[in-house]
Amino acid sequence: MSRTLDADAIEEGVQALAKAIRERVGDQPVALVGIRSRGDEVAERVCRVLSEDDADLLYGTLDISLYRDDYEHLHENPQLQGSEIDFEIEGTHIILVDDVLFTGRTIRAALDALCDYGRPAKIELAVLIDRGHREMPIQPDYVGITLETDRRDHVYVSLEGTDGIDQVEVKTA
Ligand SMILES: O=P(O)(O)OC[C@H]1O[C@H](OP(=O)(O)OP(=O)(O)O)[C@H](O)[C@@H]1O
Ligand SMILES: O=c1cc[nH]c(=O)[nH]1
Repeated sequence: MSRTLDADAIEEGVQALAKAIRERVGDQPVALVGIRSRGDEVAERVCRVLSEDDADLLYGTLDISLYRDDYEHLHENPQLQGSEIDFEIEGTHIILVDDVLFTGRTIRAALDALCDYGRPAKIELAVLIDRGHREMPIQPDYVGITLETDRRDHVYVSLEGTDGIDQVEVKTA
């Protein structure tokens, strides 16, 4: 069995993220750092919405492959895309962005990867989808869509720029 969310639901999620960030951050400078893959595309979309208000924004991408705690994943997905952080991390307010938050292990790795660049003033977390079932004490500051799922379900996110289509499929085990 599976259920799907369409492009309109994804767009609503992106708009909800941008609205929540705008409300909390105001006109303070902030850097959105998207986790590859797909977190970068979500961050890009949120940046596009926020830049309509002339927000003081920086954008970067983070490849956390070498910081993961499951090395089998690297064998299955050996392509390293690399990180692109072309601004000073030291003292910067960073919002990490990912497509799905599940166990929290990706974010644990992202925090390690990011802190290798320096000491940010603050790091917050924005996710397009929170599907629950954390295995680490990590919670999002900004959520686009909250999905009730079973621990054994799989949430497949496809995004136009990465996969050619905007769609979320929740496959039950
Ligand atoms: O909270 P977690 O349990 O870490 O799960 C969330 C992560 O899982 C997915 O990435 P995945 O590991 O499938 O790699 P991908 O980015 O290469 O698709 C997704 O993009 C999140 O980054
Ligand atoms: O269901 C899941 C689990 C990990 N990562 C995803 O993107 N979906």
